[in-house]
Amino acid sequence: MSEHYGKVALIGLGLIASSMAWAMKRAGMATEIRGYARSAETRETARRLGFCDVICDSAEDAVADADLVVLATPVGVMGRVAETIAPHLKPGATVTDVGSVKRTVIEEVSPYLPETVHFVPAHPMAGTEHSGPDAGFASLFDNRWCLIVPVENAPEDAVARLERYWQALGANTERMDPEHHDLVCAVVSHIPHLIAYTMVGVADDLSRVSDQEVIKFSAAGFRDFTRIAASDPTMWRDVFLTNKGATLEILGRFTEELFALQRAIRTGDGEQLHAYFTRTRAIRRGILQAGQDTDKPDFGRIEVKR
Ligand SMILES: NC(=O)c1ccc[n+]([C@@H]2O[C@H](COP(=O)([O-])OP(=O)(O)OC[C@H]3O[C@@H](n4cnc5c(N)ncnc54)[C@H](O)[C@@H]3O)[C@@H](O)[C@H]2O)c1
Ligand SMILES: O=C(O)C(=O)C[C@]1(C(=O)O)C=C[C@@H](O)C=C1
Repeated sequence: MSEHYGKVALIGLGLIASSMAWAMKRAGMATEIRGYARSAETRETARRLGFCDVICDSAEDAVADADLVVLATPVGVMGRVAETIAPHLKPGATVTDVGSVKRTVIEEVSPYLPETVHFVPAHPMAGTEHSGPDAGFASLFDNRWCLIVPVENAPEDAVARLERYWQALGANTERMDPEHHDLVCAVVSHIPHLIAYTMVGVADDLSRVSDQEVIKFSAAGFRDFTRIAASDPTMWRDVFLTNKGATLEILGRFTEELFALQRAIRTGDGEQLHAYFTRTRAIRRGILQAGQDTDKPDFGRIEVKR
């Protein structure tokens, strides 16, 4: 049916897994999609929605005979899931994950996997603030990046096959090493989420003394900026606990910049504020080209760019 994988097992049936299943169905890619989630309610919803051919009541049943096994749970439980499924994996199968953090997932999953399977971690840079099996849709990955993070000594054909698989789901792929992945994601995804969550907390705190005015009058800026603060708390708790090093590093840089701006406001340094906003607006608009600018953005200086 396809050059990709015959039988695919999805472990965890939320936004990402259900979107993968819908995208596979759209592309006619798998002979059979089997799914498992920990909660009976999620499994029931998935059965009703019909994005899997079979919903199993155990992870072991889901992975038996699968050519591709996708770990699509919160990152904090992926090691335990790997331990559970390991004895039931088909020799020659590829195991992948979609976790937002890579170094810790590799460290926690790899030790359990038998040498007869290939582990090829991946991370689609696509999502929404919604979660659960009914949040998925087939076009989620269209024209978005999927980062492929091969472990040491991963066979080239297994890695290339997973790349072709993600491309068939609609994504563009790029390979990255785990440390660089975790630093890039801390900058472009993890810390922005932390700041959005914090801003909502601050607004809520203020609203108690101003009769809900902050919420009531929040216009597009607040709404756009804090959309991602509606994201799943379990997922984001696990991201920060498993990407401690990179998120603390970027948070440190962020607070330094914030303190500099705070000082500029306090001292009335309009020139500094204007210069800062001019520079960052230019970056945001993509005017500064990598390699051509002499005044690189701060994340250039901390070597997020190779
Ligand atoms: N949401 C995003 O924007 C996004 C984007 C890219 C990658 N990711 C990553 O993808 C993964 C899944 O995220 P999501 O948004 O689909 O989450 P989700 O909350 O929508 O779904 C998670 C699923 O995992 C299941 N689950 C939890 N613990 C389990 C266990 N022990 N065994 C089996 N199933 C279990 C839940 O029942 C649920 O079905 C996470 O690792 C996340 O970091 C998320
Ligand atoms: O668009 C959103 O709602 C997302 O939060 C998606 C987003 C991101 O930060 O870009 C969130 C986490 C992922 O690991 C990848 C993508």
